[in-house]
Amino acid sequence: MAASAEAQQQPPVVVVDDLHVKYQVYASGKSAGDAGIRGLLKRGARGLQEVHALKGVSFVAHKNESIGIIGSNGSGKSTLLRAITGLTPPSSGAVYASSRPNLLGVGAALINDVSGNDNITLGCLALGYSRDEIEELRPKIIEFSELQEFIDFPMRTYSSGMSARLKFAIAASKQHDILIVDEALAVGDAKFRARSEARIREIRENAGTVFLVSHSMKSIRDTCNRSIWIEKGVLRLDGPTADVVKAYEASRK
Ligand SMILES: Nc1ncnc2c1ncn2[C@@H]1O[C@H](COP(=O)(O)OP(=O)(O)OP(=O)(O)O)[C@@H](O)[C@H]1O
Repeated sequence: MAASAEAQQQPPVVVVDDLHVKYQVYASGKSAGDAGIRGLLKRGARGLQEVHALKGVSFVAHKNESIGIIGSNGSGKSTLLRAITGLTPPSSGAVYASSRPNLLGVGAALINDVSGNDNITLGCLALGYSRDEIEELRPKIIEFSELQEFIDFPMRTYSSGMSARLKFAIAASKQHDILIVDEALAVGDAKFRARSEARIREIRENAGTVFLVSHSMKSIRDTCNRSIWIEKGVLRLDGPTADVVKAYEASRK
């Protein structure tokens, strides 16, 4: 099923063309990246096995679309997102993007032992803001995170929901052309979730394209106008969210 005619009039921003991703895994279950495992097993490793995580996925994403990626555990959703951002190389096929897709998250740049406020500086520097831009954005980020009373405390004193809110507030301060969100909305309380969904809609309205992986069909329905259902590495259905979610839910009964 094709995406809506209205969306197709917009220019394409991401083209996924017959994408295959294969992982090499040891038969023992360890990833091939675990060097030395062979030496630890006296009778020797039982050789490499291949996990064919994506099997020829193709679609075109247009400007202004917000695309939900759904499917059961291990179906290949995160692999697809990582391939779009360039973190995971295709074993064949290709991903073309009109600008660099950003994975929502500044987690790697943040430090637990410094305050929320100093982490705003670190996260914003990682996103490429100048010092002046950071000072202009700081009050908005603090307000969005709702951490006013805690902003001078070290981040290690935050609950996981609080640090997730700070990370989301920093990352969402930027207008991304292509924004990729992996389950980010599953964190935080209902009120914060509603506000982060609203911010994603805003990013989309300002000409961004959003990909959202989530197991929450409510988040997908509230945020995405189009959805792609992946099952066992194969694209099962692509179309308006209402239709795709309905078919996915029916298959799980
Ligand atoms: N780094 C890796 N090394 C080996 N196999 C991997 C790796 N990452 C994912 N896989 C395998 O690829 C397949 C797809 O995994 P992926 O994480 O993309 O699924 P998912 O749909 O995001 O799952 P979930 O909903 O559980 O998060 C699974 O069989 C998984 O075991």
